[in-house]
Amino acid sequence: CMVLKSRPCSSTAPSSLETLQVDGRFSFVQNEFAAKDFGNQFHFLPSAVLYPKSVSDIATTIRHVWQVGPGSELTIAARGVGHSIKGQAQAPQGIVINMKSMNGQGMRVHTGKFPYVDVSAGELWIDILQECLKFGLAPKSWTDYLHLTVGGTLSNAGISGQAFRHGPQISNVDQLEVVTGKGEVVICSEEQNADLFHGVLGGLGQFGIITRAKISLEPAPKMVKWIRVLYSDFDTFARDQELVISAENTFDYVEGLVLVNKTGLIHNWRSSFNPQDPVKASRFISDQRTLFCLELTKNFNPENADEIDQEIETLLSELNYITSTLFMSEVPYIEFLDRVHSAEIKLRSKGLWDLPHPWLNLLVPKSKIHKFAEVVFGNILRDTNNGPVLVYPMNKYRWNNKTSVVLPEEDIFYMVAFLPHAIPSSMQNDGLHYILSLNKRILDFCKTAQLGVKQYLPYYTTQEAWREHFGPQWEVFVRRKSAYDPLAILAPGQRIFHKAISTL
Ligand SMILES: Cc1cc2nc3c(=O)[nH]c(=O)nc-3n(C[C@H](O)[C@H](O)[C@H](O)COP(=O)(O)OP(=O)(O)OC[C@H]3O[C@@H](n4cnc5c(N)ncnc54)[C@H](O)[C@@H]3O)c2cc1C
Ligand SMILES: Cc1ccn(-c2ncnc3[nH]cnc23)c1
Repeated sequence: CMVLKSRPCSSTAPSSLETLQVDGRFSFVQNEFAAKDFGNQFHFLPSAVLYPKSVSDIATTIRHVWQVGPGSELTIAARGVGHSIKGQAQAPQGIVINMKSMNGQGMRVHTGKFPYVDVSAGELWIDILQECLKFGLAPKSWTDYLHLTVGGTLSNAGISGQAFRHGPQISNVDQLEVVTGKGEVVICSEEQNADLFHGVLGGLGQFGIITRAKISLEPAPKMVKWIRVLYSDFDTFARDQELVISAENTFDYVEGLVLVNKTGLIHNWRSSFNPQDPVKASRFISDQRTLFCLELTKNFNPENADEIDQEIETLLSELNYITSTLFMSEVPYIEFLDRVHSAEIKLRSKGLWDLPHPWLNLLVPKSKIHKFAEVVFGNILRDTNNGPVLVYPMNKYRWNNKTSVVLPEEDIFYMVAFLPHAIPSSMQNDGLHYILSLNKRILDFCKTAQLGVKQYLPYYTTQEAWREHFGPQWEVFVRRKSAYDPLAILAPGQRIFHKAISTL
């Protein structure tokens, strides 16, 4: 198959951009925001930022780069809100397209038998939720944090505790409007231009820029029972998680947290969760132990509040958590879904948000999760505590295997998300260098032990490593790149078909 050569990024953008007619505008100065992302580790300045006001602005710009041809080495990156970790939304010396600039062109909620919302790809999921709730509707599948854009999460997958039942966000898309790397505006779906549709979903921005999306909706619950229980034994914890995601009648959200020597955990929880047995809970000693927290929710409406408690009691009776550690609260649906934003506000107030975030997100096959837990939680991470560690299983049959996402080969696989923040100057175990070395130890262990682990929000620096990541899907990925972005103009920050400036 044809493999595109790694395309160096341009050192100078042709000044012709300044004369290019667009409805929006180009900015050639003060574009530092576009060289920053949530990971705070890579800072590649673009030569220009496009603030588009129409799809044709994006098509015109891509066609301009296309016409200038391969000699320009000019690249283009769509940017949602830059919540990537390793520069994936950056375009070194290229053009960054600020997708939020397209917002305000109307979110249209379509009610009826198969409701959906038609949105610009730069919209934030929190804004989509607020609009849909006006109609008593909501998207079915989420991310833990809603201040992310549709285009950004659909270019990855969009995963949270609802994915075991509804699949990731990319399993809940009815239609996309995409501008390809040749400047063609294409409407695609399962029925129309399906190859481009499947390629773009989880396609890491490689095949086209998503400009609009139709997202499937369901009736929105008003309230959520938010439950947390603790385990001291990982195998019991994992068995219960797998029981819950396999049952017909079950919870609506399943996630898990690894709590490594969390001091005062129960005390912290009291501020927002009510222990169902306060006396026993106060006696529970969490310090110096690695505990596993199963986090569940059950949606309900005030009119069926009475039976929901009984239903939850029945479901919980199947589980083997530490009895005294049942904590429950009830909150409005939007408060639960926007929970990480609440954490953001607290972290920002402590100056702990705008820091380097050396995150590592892994998808681990069910048959290997115990070995993984034993070595990673029991050994590699034993003395660290730099941020949340999430663990939860998903059902592969809820994912469409024609999309570009790379998954482990088993029917059930776990999301394991290491979400630390790093103290920039520190050389201790909270410093960036130390945490990156931990991530490398985890990845080296996975490779040596041949666990069949795949990265989510993947980051590799060589095409050989990308080829190994995609495995048998590499051929389709390259075919789609040649078909939809043959000059390899798009999303250079993913470094699949590009080398970033610093490595030239
Ligand atoms: C606090 C926090 C919590 C998170 N929680 C979750 C979670 O629970 N589950 C989960 O799945 N993810 C989670 N993420 C990761 C998130 O999905 C990624 O950061 C993703 O990149 C979305 O961010 P963004 O909208 O800023 O996109 P960006 O980071 O701006 O872009 C991401 C990639 O997609 C490309 N891109 C962006 N917009 C478009 C478009 N319209 N068309 C084509 N390509 C485009 C970019 O070029 C880039 O390569 C979290 C991130 C943060 C910061
Ligand atoms: C930066 C930050 C602070 C808290 N978080 C999170 N907490 C819990 N679940 C999450 N999922 C993604 N980010 C998460 C992320």
